[in-house]
Amino acid sequence: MSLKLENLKVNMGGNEILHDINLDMNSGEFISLLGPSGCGKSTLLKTIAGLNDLQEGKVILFDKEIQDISPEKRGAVIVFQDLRLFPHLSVEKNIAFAMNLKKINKNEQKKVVKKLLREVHLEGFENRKIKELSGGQMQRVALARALASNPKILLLDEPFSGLDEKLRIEMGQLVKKLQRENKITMILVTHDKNEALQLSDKIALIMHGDIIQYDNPYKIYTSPYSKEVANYFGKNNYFIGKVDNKIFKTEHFEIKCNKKDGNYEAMIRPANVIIDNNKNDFQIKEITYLGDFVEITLKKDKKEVLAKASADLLSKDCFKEGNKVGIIIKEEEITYFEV
Ligand SMILES: Nc1ncnc2c1ncn2[C@@H]1O[C@H](COP(=O)(O)OP(=O)(O)OP(=O)(O)O)[C@@H](O)[C@H]1O
Repeated sequence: MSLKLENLKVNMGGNEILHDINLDMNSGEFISLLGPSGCGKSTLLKTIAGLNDLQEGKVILFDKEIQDISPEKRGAVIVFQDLRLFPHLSVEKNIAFAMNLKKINKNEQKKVVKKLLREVHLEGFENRKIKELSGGQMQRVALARALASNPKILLLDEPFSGLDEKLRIEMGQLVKKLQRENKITMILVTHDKNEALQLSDKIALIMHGDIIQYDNPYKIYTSPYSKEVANYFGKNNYFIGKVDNKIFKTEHFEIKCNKKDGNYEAMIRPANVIIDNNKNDFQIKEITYLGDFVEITLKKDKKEVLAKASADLLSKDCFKEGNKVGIIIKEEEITYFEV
């Protein structure tokens, strides 16, 4: 275990911001703290780094309790959104800053800077001033500087959020590559669900100061514990109904199901609603073009169902607003919540 958080409670400005946080992380894992604005992601990251006081609980890093240790002695390095580089210093001096403080010999420093610049694809940038760099290049320098201090855990507080989408994806991939190759234990704060799904070994979804689910990306997406978790990852369809002798019955369909008898709400993601041209019980109310995909709002009586399909469907003549189609839902694609 590399990081263990036990019953963390954190107050800020007189309010309890984190309520009872527990989290276990293995060495070399990449975890994302995901959640809406204000849920407490940055507060949790800063608490791990020692930049916030905690009211209760323990922060254990590689079997050592660190909650009472000063930030610079914890072995945790944090990269903030605003990067906090030294603008008047060269790239080399920025990256070597921590090594300089530790009085590491200059030749060794140069070697490490060169290696890190190669890793972040900024070879030859040693003598550039920070203010002569683009936003993406500054991010790379900030990353190299953080890695230069050889942290036990690297904490990233939305460092890519100021970048355009293409650069953001590139930076995410670079970080993931460095993390894997060097087996760095890393926590990323993000409110971008796609970034979290693509990069993480595990995602801790935080809402209102609690971790409401902690799982690998596939599990958190396909087996959400609650509607709150399911809805965080996108729009969904819900059907209230009853399971009776292994059949789930709603006003709109019946389907085999292995739940015990009782009342449930079935959740079906739009991508799992398949359009069936051989049926005609739903009317196509609206088609929204999204590039590779289309979102289709279907209507039957008062019930609306959202489907997401490949934009290829648009080439079919029958696929027009006002026309009638059916839907196919697969048993294994349904998530049931007890009601
Ligand atoms: N220094 C502070 N004093 C008082 N309240 C604070 C302080 N820092 C943060 N908070 C409050 O704590 C809550 C959580 O803030 P935090 O920055 O951790 O959220 P976040 O999930 O990282 O949000 P965002 O995605 O917008 O950065 C917010 O309600 C915020 O107003």
